[in-house]
Amino acid sequence: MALEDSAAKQKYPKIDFSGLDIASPGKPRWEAVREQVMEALASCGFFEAVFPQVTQELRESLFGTAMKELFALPLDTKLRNTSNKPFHGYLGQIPYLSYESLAILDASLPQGVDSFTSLMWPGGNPAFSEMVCSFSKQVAELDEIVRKMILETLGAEKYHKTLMESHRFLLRVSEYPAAPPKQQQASEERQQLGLVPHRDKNTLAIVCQNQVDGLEMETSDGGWVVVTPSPASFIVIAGDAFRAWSNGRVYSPLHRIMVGEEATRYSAILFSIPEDDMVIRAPQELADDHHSPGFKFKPFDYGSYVRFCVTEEGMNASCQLDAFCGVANQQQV
Ligand SMILES: O=C(O)CCC(=O)C(=O)O
Ligand SMILES: [Fe+2]
Repeated sequence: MALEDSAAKQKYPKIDFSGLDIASPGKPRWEAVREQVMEALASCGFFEAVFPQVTQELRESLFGTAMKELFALPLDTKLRNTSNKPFHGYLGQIPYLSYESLAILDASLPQGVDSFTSLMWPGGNPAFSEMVCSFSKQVAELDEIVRKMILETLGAEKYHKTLMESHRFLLRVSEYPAAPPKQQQASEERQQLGLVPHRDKNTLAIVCQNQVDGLEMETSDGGWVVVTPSPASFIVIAGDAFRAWSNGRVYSPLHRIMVGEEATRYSAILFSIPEDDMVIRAPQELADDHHSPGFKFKPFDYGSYVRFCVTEEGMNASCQLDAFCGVANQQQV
């Protein structure tokens, strides 16, 4: 099959979700896909999801019109996208990064998108709001399918609804301008860093791009693999909150963005983010019988973890989650 052939060449899992929705549990295909999802998130923490349920038309209007219009706004306007929480507002103007990004909280709810839109366009921009909201809602369905599949596999599906209720969706839209041409250099040197290597702190991230590659994932031997999603695909990445909640059954991979000199890259990433006061604690069902005390991480509230990540100690940690709450670590939380 074509999907399997290209997956073999890609060196990372590619999973076909076509035709599946959140009402599909129990169908034979749901179970087959669920097995692949668990295997992918356990082994490398990410996979390519073929999800044509989000139409090509919607993707084209997002990347072809809306994002260009948004990033063309004056810097002063974009800087209105602020928040008292880390990673919830404008990011950019960092000298060594070819990167600018805006955050839309509650992007799958009309009032969430509207409050962002009215900051950017005080006169209103209903076309932008409708498009972003409908895109986020459709991608949120993939997020829910993946989370439900993982919980089912872990025998922890009774927590699914409560977990969904204690998360919010944030859509981060990012522009990575093409690197200035440097013809004399080898191709790797013609790339510029778009985003430094990091692990996502939240539960899941679902990345959609404008067919300009640049997302790279760390491989088991410490190298990088460039992900090259098809036009109907998304990249699903697990974050630290999911790693901790699943008692390490799900892995949260290191990734970065490299920018080439051919074209500007745009991405839209839907993050599922625990509420700040949510206590991330793996359920008893996931205790590890073979090792005492059975849990790899001490329980913590999500907001404290994110605040730790932006301290000097957090920024210097090779693995922030282990440093903050790994049971082998003596730090008090
Ligand atoms: O732009 C992307 O493709 C992903 C960026 C990313 O990793 C992030 O914003 O956390
Ligand atoms: Fe990320």
